Amino acid sequence: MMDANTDANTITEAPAVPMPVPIPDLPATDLPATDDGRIPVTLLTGFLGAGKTTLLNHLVQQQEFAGTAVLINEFGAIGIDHHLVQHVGETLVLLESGCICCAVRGDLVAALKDLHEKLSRRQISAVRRVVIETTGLADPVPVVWTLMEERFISTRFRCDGVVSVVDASLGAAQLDAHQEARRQVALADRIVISKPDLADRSAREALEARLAALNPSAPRMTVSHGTLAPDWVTGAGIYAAAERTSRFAAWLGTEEAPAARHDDSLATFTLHFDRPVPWRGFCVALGGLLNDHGDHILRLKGLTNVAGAEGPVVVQAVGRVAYPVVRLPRWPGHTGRFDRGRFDMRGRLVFITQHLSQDQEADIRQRLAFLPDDAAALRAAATTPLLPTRCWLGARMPVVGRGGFETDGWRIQPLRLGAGSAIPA
Ligand SMILES: Nc1nc2c(ncn2[C@@H]2O[C@H](COP(=O)(O)OP(=O)(O)OP(=O)(O)O)[C@@H](O)[C@H]2O)c(=O)[nH]1
Repeated sequence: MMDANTDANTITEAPAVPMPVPIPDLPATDLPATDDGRIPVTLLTGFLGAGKTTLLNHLVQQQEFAGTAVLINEFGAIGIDHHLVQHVGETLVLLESGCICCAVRGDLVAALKDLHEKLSRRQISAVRRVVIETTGLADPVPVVWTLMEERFISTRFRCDGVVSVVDASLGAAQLDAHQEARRQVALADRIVISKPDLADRSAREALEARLAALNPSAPRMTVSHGTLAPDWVTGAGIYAAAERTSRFAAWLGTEEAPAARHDDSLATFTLHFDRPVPWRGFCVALGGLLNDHGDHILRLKGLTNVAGAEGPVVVQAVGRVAYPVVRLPRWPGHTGRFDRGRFDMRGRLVFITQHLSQDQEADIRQRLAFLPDDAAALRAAATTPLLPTRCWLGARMPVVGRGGFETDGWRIQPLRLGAGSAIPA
């Protein structure tokens, strides 16, 4: 049985100070980023789970994105996405705990000022571009407004465009249900349609029509697993200085910086697991939860400490859809054999929910606090054919046996053959 220490968090909580990730000691240079000297900023937006981090991960590994500073904002209490970005240019700042369009907007300004200061002092090498990945619930309007209207920022950075990622299979329903999703599309300069493999042709065509109606001027590109040509997202540049305010004032219907408001029904909470979990029990419990409460779970993501595994296992789900797990070679902060224990190896699961009742949340906490062992989980899985996490069960993962020993993928159990012998349960 496992204990899940819980730590509730809602969107009304005060934002945390941004956590700068250590910046490598690289030589400073004087290369100008753009013609007018201002550094272009790409705003990467899109609804929860649309595929923003996947796209970012691909882009920052391209030569064209060398010298890119990445700012990631997450809505849950614990940032996960920044652990998934394999190779960022030189600087990565996590704007944690809150949504960039409301609570964290001041932190965004502070982070960009900090970046500029480090550049001026030549503490970091030239930054040619900034990419801001917003939370899936962010309204991009106030963020773009901040980039364009905050005096210090707008004289040093320029908004190079809003790229909005839309999920080919879930996008239409998200556009129907969430104002934020519609605003992300409506404001986009480029629309990336992700996960074409998960939608059939008619669904893709219906989504295209919907996107065209919401934003007829933005070019659209369908992309598998984020493999987009970098030049397609750069230089969207519709926000030329001359037209910026009038364009926005018209769109917003006001000259004032807009206050972003989320639906009160949205909430987030995080569960911590103090001890490693039995993988199969964890899969079956989470699959059951997605089955029962998936309508209210907008997004689920986490790092899991699996019994017997060296590094963490990344789990993700959007609604009832569980995505294939990813095994990371080591825990964030773990740099070598000898620092074991000096970094946080607790499992953490972040839920972003809508209209989830207190009883339902309590049910989630309860079921994750008491996980079945591997053997019991496999028996349960056999009687639940539509388990959303079934694909997780196929992942090569250590098996924790009773009286046997652990191995990757196989359970080796000592068997005594002969009269009276029994196969252990
Ligand atoms: N099948 C399929 N899965 C994809 C594709 N692109 C991304 N995914 C998966 O979709 C899941 C969510 O992708 P992310 O990149 O984390 O989405 P996100 O928009 O950054 O998510 P949030 O930060 O939570 O809003 C991950 O498991 C990806 O591997 C694709 O083209 N096809």
